[in-house]
Amino acid sequence: MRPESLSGQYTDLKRRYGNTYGQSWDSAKSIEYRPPQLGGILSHSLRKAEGNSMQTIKLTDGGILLYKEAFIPHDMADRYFAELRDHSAWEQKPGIFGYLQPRLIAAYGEPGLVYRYSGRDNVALPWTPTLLEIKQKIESIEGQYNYCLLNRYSSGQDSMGLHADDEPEVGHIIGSLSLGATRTFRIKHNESKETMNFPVGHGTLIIMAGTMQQFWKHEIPKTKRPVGERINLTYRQIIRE
Ligand SMILES: O=C(O)CCC(=O)C(=O)O
Ligand SMILES: [Fe+2]
Repeated sequence: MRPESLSGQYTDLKRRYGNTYGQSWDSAKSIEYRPPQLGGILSHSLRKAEGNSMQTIKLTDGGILLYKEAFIPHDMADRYFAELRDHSAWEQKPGIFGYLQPRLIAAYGEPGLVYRYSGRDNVALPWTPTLLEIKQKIESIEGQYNYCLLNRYSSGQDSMGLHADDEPEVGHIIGSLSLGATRTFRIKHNESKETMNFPVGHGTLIIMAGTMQQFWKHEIPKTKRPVGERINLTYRQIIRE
């Protein structure tokens, strides 16, 4: 539920930008909306996403965020969650300053693909049938992917710090599916610090597109709420060197 204090602002946003904003998110600051420079690919994405009843959030400076709270039906999400939890090659890896990352990861994709982030190489293991099935479902909405990074957050103390997936070898469309406990996906504009929170629950799909990685960062903050385990899959297109 949106906090009451935001409802005036929300009404104002709706009046200004119409119904592209759903009620599943809230905005901590007012939004300075400037029309993005929509190229062919983007306007195509938006039409396709709207046809699939994804919420389309047009962000400042040309970022696009597509959102659907229950993209994967509950029973299917249960199956995916159990399968990925029990059969993925989970590892805890060091981050930039040598500390272990506060979550587990696994990486799958086309043979030989390597995605380097935070100074570490993440070599893809071969696709599994489940990961390919999910990939197809996301590609039917938007994007083409050859790599999937899985993150597993075992409690509210596991998290992912504010970052952008802006490495030169990664495509600008990233499909992100959440399974398990509901957490907050928070985005923040690099300059204005404008912030939005999206609840990401069992079966929620977010697609980040447009210039989002250039002008915005995102994070999964820690929470003191007692939350269960969550698995997130980010599908990406890695350009081979
Ligand atoms: O867990 C999430 O929803 C975010 C994952 C993420 O941002 C990433 O893997 O780059
Ligand atoms: Fe990310």
